[in-house]
Amino acid sequence: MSSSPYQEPGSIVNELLSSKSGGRGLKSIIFSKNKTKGGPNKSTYATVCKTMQHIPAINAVLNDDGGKLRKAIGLDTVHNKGLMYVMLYELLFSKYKSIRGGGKLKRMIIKHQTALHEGVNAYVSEHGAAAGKTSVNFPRYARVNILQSSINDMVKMLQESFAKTKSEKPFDKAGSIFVDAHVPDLLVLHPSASSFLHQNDEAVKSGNIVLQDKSSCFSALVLARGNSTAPVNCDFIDACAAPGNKTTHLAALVSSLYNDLPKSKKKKNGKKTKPNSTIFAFERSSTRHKILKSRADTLVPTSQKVAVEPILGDFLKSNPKDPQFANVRGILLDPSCSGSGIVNSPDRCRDGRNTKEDKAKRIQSLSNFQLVALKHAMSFPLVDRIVYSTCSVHDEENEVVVGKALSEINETMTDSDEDHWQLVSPACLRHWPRRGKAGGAGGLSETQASCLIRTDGLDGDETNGFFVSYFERKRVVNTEDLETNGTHVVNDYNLPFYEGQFANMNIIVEPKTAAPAPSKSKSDKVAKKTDNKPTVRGMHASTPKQSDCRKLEEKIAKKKAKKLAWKQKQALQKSQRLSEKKSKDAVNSSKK
Ligand SMILES: C[S@@+](CC[C@H](N)C(=O)[O-])C[C@H]1O[C@@H](n2cnc3c(N)ncnc32)[C@H](O)[C@@H]1O
Repeated sequence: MSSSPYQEPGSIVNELLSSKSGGRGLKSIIFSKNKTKGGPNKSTYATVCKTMQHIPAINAVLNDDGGKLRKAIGLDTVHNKGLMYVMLYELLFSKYKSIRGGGKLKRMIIKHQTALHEGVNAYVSEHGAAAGKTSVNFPRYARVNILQSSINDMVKMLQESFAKTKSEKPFDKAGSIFVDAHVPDLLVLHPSASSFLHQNDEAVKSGNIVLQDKSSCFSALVLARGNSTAPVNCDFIDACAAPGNKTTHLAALVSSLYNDLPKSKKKKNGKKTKPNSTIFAFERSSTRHKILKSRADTLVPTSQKVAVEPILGDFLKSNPKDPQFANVRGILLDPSCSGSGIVNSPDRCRDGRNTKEDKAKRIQSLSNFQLVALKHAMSFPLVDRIVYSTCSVHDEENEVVVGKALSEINETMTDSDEDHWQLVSPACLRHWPRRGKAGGAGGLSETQASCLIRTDGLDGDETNGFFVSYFERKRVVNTEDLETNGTHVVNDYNLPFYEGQFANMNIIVEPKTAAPAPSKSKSDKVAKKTDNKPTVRGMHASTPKQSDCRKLEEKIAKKKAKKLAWKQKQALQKSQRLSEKKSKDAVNSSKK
C-alpha cells in the first residue's frame, strides 16, 4: 500500500462506517486515537468531515444506472473502502478536484474520472444547490452573553474588529451585522465571519460571545419566554445539560427577566426580595460534566441573580419529590438524539453505513429513552412548564415522543384536570413559520402540531434542523392573549433585523466537468493543470453543461431564499402590527 496522505483519514472513515464503532461519533474516535502521539491533526479531521458529508452524494453517483460506476471502480471489492471514499471526495468535491500521491486505488478511480464527473454534474442538476456544496453555509450566529456584556458593546467591538481586518471578505461591508428576529440576544453575521470569530477569538474565550447555532437557542428562549407570565423567583432543571450552551443561555434569559420586572413586582411584603433562581444542571458523563462546569464558571458570573449548579448524575434517577427541587417550576430537556438535523455534521451522514434495520433500531432506542426522560420530567409535581427539544429531524424522536408522553402521562393522572399537561404555542416564536407534523404515529391534532417548532437547514431555514415542544400544566395562566403577542425582540441597536440577506451570498464550490483523459499517464497532469482552481460562481467561464447546472442551482437557491425572507418578513410585520395595536388599545383603555 502506498503511503498516501489519505491513509489516516481513510482509516477513520472506515471506523465511522463500520458497525464496530459502536455508534461512536467522529470526535470520540479522534479523541481515543493515538492520544500519546497527539492524535490526528486538523487537516485529517477536516478531510474526514468533508468526506463523510459527501458520502450520500458519492453513493448516489456510484449507484446510478444499476451501480455501473460502483462496479467499475470496484468499491465493494476493495479492502480499504474508507480510503477510496476519501479519494473520491478529493477528486469530485474538494477544492482542487484531484487526488494527490499514487497507488492502486487512485488508478482504479482515475480510469473512470470522466464518467464520475459527469455523474456528479447530473446529480447536482437533479438535486439542486445543496447537493454539490462543499457544505451548507449558514450565517455565523453570535449569541451575546448578556450576563457579562451588552449587545451594543459587542456590536461596537465587532465593528471595530471588522474595520481592522484588511481582507476583502464580505463581512467587512457596512451593515453586515444584523439582529436576529427571533432570539433577542443573537447577532447574525456573514458565514465568512467564522474565519474571524471562532473558538479562539478573545470575545469567545472570555465568554462575552457564545458561538451557538440559532435553532439551538430556541430551547432556553421558549422556557424563559414561552408564556407571558415570566417564570421568576423559581428554580429550573436542565436534565441533559453538557456542554451547557442551553443551560447558560437559560441563565442569561432568566436573569434578564429580573431586570425587566417592574419595581413593584420586585418587592414582597414591603421588603425587597432577593430574586434567586438556581438551574440544576444534570449530566451523567463525568467528562462532559467537567466541560459543563467549566462553561458555567466562564459564562455565568457568581454575582448574578441566577446560579448554575452542575450535578454529575443521571436525571432519570433523580427524585421528583426531593426537597432540593421544591422550588423547581421549569425543566429543559434536550436529551441525546440522533443529531440527524445537524446539516454539516459528519455523523449525520453515517446513516448510510448501516442497514435500514440498524438505523431504525437505533432511532427506536433513542426514542424510547427520550420518552422515559420526558415522562420523568412531567412527573415533578410542582413543575408546570417543560421544553423538550432535539436536533433530530426524525418524527420518532419528535412528534411521536411528544404524542406518547402526553397520552401516557395524562392517563395516569387521577388528580385534577388542572394538573394535566398540554402543548402550548410559545409566545416568543409565534412568528416562526415552520411547525410540527400532525397525524402519523404521534397522533397529534393539527392544533397540537401547530404548537411545535421545527427548523430545516436543508430547506432554507439557515440554521440546523431542530425540534422544540413546549408543555404547560393546564393550571398555568397566561396573562396575555397569545394571539396578539408581538415579537419580543426589542431592536434598539440601530441595526437591521436579519431577513435572509446572506442567503444568496454563499459561495458554492461546484463539481467540475473533467476533460476526457487522453492517456493514463497524462490524465494526472491534466487533472492538476485544469483542476487546481475551484469553479466558483461567477469566477470562471464554464461549459454549457456547467452553466445550465449553475443556472438551475441559482434559481433554486434564490427561490428558497426569497420564500424564506418573505415568510419571515410577513410574520415579523404581522407581529409588529399586533404589538402596535395592543399598545394603542392599552393607551385607549387607560384613558377610559
Ligand atoms: C444533546 S446533549 C445536550 C446538549 C446541551 N443541552 C447543550 O445545548 O449544550 C445530551 C447530553 O445529555 C447527557 N445525558 C444523556 N442521558 C442522560 C441522563 N439520563 N442524565 C443526565 N444526562 C444525560 C449526555 O451525556 C449529553 O451530554
